[in-house]
Amino acid sequence: MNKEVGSDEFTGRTALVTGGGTGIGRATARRWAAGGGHVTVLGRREEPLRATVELIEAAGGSADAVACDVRDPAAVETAVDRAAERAGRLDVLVNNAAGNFVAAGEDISPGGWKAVIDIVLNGTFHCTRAAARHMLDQGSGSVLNVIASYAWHGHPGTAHSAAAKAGVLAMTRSLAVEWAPRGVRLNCLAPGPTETEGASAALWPTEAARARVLASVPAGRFTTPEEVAESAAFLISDRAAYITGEVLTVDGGQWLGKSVYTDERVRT
Ligand SMILES: CCCCCCC/C=C/C(=O)SCCNC(=O)CCNC(=O)[C@H](O)C(C)(C)COP(=O)(O)OP(=O)(O)OC[C@H]1O[C@@H](n2cnc3c(N)ncnc32)[C@H](O)[C@@H]1OP(=O)(O)O
Ligand SMILES: NC(=O)C1=CN([C@@H]2O[C@H](COP(=O)(O)OP(=O)(O)OC[C@H]3O[C@@H](n4cnc5c(N)ncnc54)[C@H](OP(=O)(O)O)[C@@H]3O)[C@@H](O)[C@H]2O)C=CC1
Repeated sequence: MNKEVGSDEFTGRTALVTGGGTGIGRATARRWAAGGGHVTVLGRREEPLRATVELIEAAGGSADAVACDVRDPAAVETAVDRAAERAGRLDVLVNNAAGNFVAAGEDISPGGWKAVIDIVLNGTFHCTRAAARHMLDQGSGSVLNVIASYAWHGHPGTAHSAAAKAGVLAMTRSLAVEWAPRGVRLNCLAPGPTETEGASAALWPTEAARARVLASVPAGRFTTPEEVAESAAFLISDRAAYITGEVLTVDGGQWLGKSVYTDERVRT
């Protein structure tokens, strides 16, 4: 077992990570498994899911995979029930699956709008509803929804994704209050620009685009899936037991914006 980041804090517990075959989802699944927990990774393509499972097992962890499209509520219910039944319980759900592309508002087709809203907002609801039925029965559970800061400040070029993430944030806060008396917490994590294949292809496909994104981050660097996963691990752990309905932003100060002044002591 890889003990360098792990402890045994997730031993005996089970998590489901959507979009667990790539990027932030894969790193979060690996972090959970390094803490001793069992993880099921879910996504549409079997090959990347299998690769995540192999990485976890090679490090001595425990994982399995289920192929499923989060837009299909019946398939989601079957997949979530399978994950819960295999482990006898479901402690954590990480809603990380997403779809995105850059387009001017007037160029987003109805089908493009629907695809992103269906994956991000409706898919998150389907997974949350299916998982919560197990968690509410158990009287405990933690749901982490991966959003983006444009859920509250908006973002030209990704109106569909911003609208969907805003919906996820409102849903998180609503259900956090509804389910707090029954032991189920829900929080959001808002990463900043993170080097993943999916985001690079969808959002900064050229060197020039990448440089513009980088220039918007006061910390002066992209983050990594592993760094984001460390914050995810905190929010889903018992160390965050009194935190619900919150958003943790992990973006190197990006959404706060950069200084407009030229004095070198305050210039960013
Ligand atoms: C700049 C700094 C910002 C930092 C914050 C960033 C915050 C968020 C980041 C992310 O979310 S990164 C995650 C990125 N990962 C992915 O997007 C991976 C998964 N992506 C997909 O599955 C696809 O891209 C998808 C389009 C979202 C969905 O795939 P699906 O197979 O269901 O769709 P299609 O059948 O291919 O198309 C449906 C619909 O969408 C239209 N469309 C697809 N791509 C584009 C595009 N590039 N531009 C315009 N329109 C597009 C497509 O034409 C279809 O519409 P209709 O033709 O049917 O109307
Ligand atoms: N990278 C970044 O800069 C940022 C990312 N985020 C958020 O972080 C999360 C992870 O992003 P990132 O790792 O970069 O992106 P990836 O593209 O690597 O991950 C997206 C994952 O979602 C899965 N997925 C997409 N559509 C579906 C679907 N319909 N059903 C099931 N699974 C699906 C994909 O697998 P498959 O295609 O096999 O289904 C893939 O594993 C997302 O929620 C994203 O919005 C937020 C801010 C910044």
